[in-house]
Amino acid sequence: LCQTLLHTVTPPELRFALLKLFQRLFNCFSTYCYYEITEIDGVNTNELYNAVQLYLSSSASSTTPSAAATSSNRLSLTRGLNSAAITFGLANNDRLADVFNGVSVIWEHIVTPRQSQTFSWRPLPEEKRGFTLRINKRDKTQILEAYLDFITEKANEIRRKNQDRLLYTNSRGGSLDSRGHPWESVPFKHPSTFDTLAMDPAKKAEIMSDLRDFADGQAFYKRTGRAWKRGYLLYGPPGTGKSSMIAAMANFLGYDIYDLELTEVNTNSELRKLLMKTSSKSIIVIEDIDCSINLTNRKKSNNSGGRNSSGSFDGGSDMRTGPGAPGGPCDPENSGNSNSITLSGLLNFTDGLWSCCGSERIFVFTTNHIEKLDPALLRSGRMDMHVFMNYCSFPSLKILLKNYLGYEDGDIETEILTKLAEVIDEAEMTPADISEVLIKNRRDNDKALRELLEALRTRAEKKRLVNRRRRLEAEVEEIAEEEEKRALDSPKEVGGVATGGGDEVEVNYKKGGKEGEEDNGIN
Ligand SMILES: Nc1ncnc2c1ncn2[C@@H]1O[C@H](COP(=O)(O)OP(=O)(O)OP(=O)(O)O)[C@@H](O)[C@H]1O
Ligand SMILES: [Mg+2]
Repeated sequence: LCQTLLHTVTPPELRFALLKLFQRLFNCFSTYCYYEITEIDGVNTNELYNAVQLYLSSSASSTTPSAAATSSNRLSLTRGLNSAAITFGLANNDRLADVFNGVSVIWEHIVTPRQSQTFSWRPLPEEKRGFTLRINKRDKTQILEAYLDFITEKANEIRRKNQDRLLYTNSRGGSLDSRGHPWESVPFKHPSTFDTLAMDPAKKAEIMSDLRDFADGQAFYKRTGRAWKRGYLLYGPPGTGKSSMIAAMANFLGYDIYDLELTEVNTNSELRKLLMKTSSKSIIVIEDIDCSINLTNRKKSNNSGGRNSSGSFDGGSDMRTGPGAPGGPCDPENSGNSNSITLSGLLNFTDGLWSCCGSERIFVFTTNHIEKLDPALLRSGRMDMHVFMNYCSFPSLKILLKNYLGYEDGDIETEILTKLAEVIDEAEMTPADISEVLIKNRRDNDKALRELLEALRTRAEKKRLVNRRRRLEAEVEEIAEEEEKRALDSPKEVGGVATGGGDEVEVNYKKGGKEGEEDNGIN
C-alpha cells in the first residue's frame, strides 16, 4: 500500500529514498530478520535454493507430527525423468513453518514475473523465484549457519534417495567416453535387499549395523584421522550370495556400485585414474579377486620367480610409500606388458594415499578361494570385515521359505521342520541350489517342501559317501606313509634296491589313484 501511495505522489528519486528510509525504520522496529534465497544468483544457479526446495518438500510431504507444521494446504507435485520418487513442493507464494533446534522459522516461496528488459547472456526463466526465510532476530546467530548446513545435508540425502542408483563398469578397457570418463553406467535395479538375503540373522544384523555406523561415521573418521572408507572381503562357495550381498549393501545405503573388472586394467596408473573418477558414497567391487589377476606377482622387474611370497611384500611396500614417477618410464608396471597391474598397485588403490581422493567409499572383494589370496591382502586393517558366506543353514532356510513360499514362523508343521533341520547342515546346499528347487515348485507349497526335503536328503547321502571314501583314502595313505617311514628307518630291510623302488611305486600309485577318484567323487 505504501509503495502504491509513493508511486502515485512522488518523483522516482524521492520515492526510492523514502522507500529505503521506510525499510530501515521497519527493520529497526521489527523483531525478525529476513533472508532471501533466490533461484538464480547473478547468472549462476543458486544451489541453496534447490536444497531449500528439496528440504521443504520433504517436510511438507511428511506426515509425522514432529515434522514441520505446514500452514499450506496446496502443494505442487513433481516427478523428474528417471526419478523414482515424487517431490512435493511449496506452491507459489505459500508459507511453511519449520522448527530447528527448538527455534521456529517461517519460509515463504515468492514468485514474481521477471522484467523482460534485463539483459543476460543466457536465457533466464520468465519468473523470478526465491525463498524468504524469517528468523527471530534473537535466534539468528544461534541457528542460521547450522540450519543452512542441516538443510544442505538433508537435501543431498533426499536427492540420493530419489535418484536411481547407478552401476558403473570399466569394461571399455581403458578408453574414455566423450566426457572423458573411464566408467560406463547403467541404472542399478537389483532387487536384492537384506530382507531377501538368506544368511545367519545375527551375522546379518552385525553387517547392517556396521554399514550404518560407517555411513553415520563422518565425525568418527575425522576424529581418529582415518580415511572414511571400509573394506569387506566376502568369501565362500559359489551361489552363497556374495554378489547378492553387494546389491543388498548398495540398496541399503543408497550407494552407487563401481564394478571394477581388473582384467581390463593394464597398469597401476590406469587403476589410480579409475579410482579418482569414482564418486563418494559408492561401493567399489572387485569380484573373484583370486581369478582376476596374479596378484602375488608384484614386481616383475626384479622377480624372476613370478609367485612372490607374502614375506617379501613388506619389502615391496616401497611402491606404496615412494612410487617414484607412477606411469613414467621408471615405473616397473609400465614395462610394456599388456597387463602389469600388481598387488601393491591394488593395495595402493584401496589403502594408500590415493584411496582418500574422495570419501565415504566401501571396497568389496569377493572370492571363492580365500586360501589363494596373498596374506598381504588379508592382513588386519586391509579388509575391515571378512564375511564367510556359507552353505545354507537352518535359519537361512527359513528366510528362503518365507521369501519364496510365503511361509511365516509357525506356518510349517513341526515334523517337516525337524526333518529339514536334521539334514540341512549335512547336505551343504547353497542358497542358490535351494532357491532353484523352491522356484520350480512355487505354485504348490507342499510339493516344494517335499522336493526340497528329498533334494537335501539325496545331497546329504552323497556327502556322507564322499566323506567316507575320503576317510578311507586318508587311512590308506597314512598306512602307506608309515610303511615308507619304517622302510627308511631300517636300512637293512631296504638293502635290496628292488624292494625300495617297489614301495615307492606303490605309494605313488595309491596317491595317483586317490586324486583320480576324488575328482569323480566331487563331481
Ligand atoms: N544368501 C542368499 N540369499 C538369497 N538368495 C541367494 C543367496 N545366495 C544365493 N542366492 C540366489 O542365488 C543366485 C546366485 O547368487 P549370487 O550370485 O549372489 O552368488 P555368489 O556367491 O555371488 O556366487 P559366485 O561365487 O558364483 O559369484 C542369486 O540370484 C540369488 O537369487
Ligand atoms: Mg558372485
